[in-house]
Amino acid sequence: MMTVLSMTDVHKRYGPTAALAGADLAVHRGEVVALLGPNGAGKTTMFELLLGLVRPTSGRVRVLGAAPGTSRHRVGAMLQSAGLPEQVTVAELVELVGRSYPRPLPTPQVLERTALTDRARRTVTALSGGERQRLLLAMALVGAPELLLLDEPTAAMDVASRRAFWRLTRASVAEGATVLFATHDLLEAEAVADRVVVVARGRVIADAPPHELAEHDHLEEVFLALTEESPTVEGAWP
Ligand SMILES: Nc1ncnc2c1ncn2[C@@H]1O[C@H](COP(=O)(O)OP(=O)(O)OP(=O)(O)O)[C@@H](O)[C@H]1O
Repeated sequence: MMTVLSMTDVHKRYGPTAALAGADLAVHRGEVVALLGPNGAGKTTMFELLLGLVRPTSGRVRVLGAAPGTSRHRVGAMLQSAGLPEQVTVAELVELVGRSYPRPLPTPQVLERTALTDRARRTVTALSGGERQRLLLAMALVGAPELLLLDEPTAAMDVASRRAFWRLTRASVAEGATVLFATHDLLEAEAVADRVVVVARGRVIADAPPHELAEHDHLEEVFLALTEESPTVEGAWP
């Protein structure tokens, strides 16, 4: 089993705030892993560390066998904070991002896959929230990456777009990609993830296939019980 990314006892402090406080995580090739956790749990910080945008205060982070940020052409990402140039068209932007990868997919193919073909000549300002998310996905996919890091990728999407999104992401997985994504939607995590990782207070407090986590209860009950201010649940899961 090839480890695509790993975090070992990772701490990240911002002054008095511990965004991560001893996070451990390993994701293997071909897995689709959901990161769940309450607001402020540390999920976005994990993505920023994995992309090499911030450095850990302590601990070890590896991505595709190297330090984060060094294999950028093999990683595709969707970040919540992603700013987009407003006066550029959808097609231009996807083309531009593709050029920074060694073997990009043809832009028309990516637009087709993300249902953006008829929006190709629109500028970013003229897109709806869901279309903007699809554009971010197109930008994440155009480089045919081995690893997709997706921070709340379906947040602004309607039901049909969500389904299309996951069909597409699954197709990338079938071609060998690995996916780590954050979501607040427990049903989504249950439906699409091979493994659910629950983060709270900067640590991973549960890590199991969704059916194991929710064996006896509804996943929402398990999630609330785990993420409550109780340290005793630690170690309760493999
Ligand atoms: N640049 C920063 N400066 C100071 N504090 C930060 C910074 N980035 C994150 N934090 C803090 O670190 C903690 C973890 O934040 P993070 O954004 O990783 O959480 P999250 O799990 O992604 O939350 P959400 O579900 O709300 O997106 C929070 O308390 C946050 O306020």
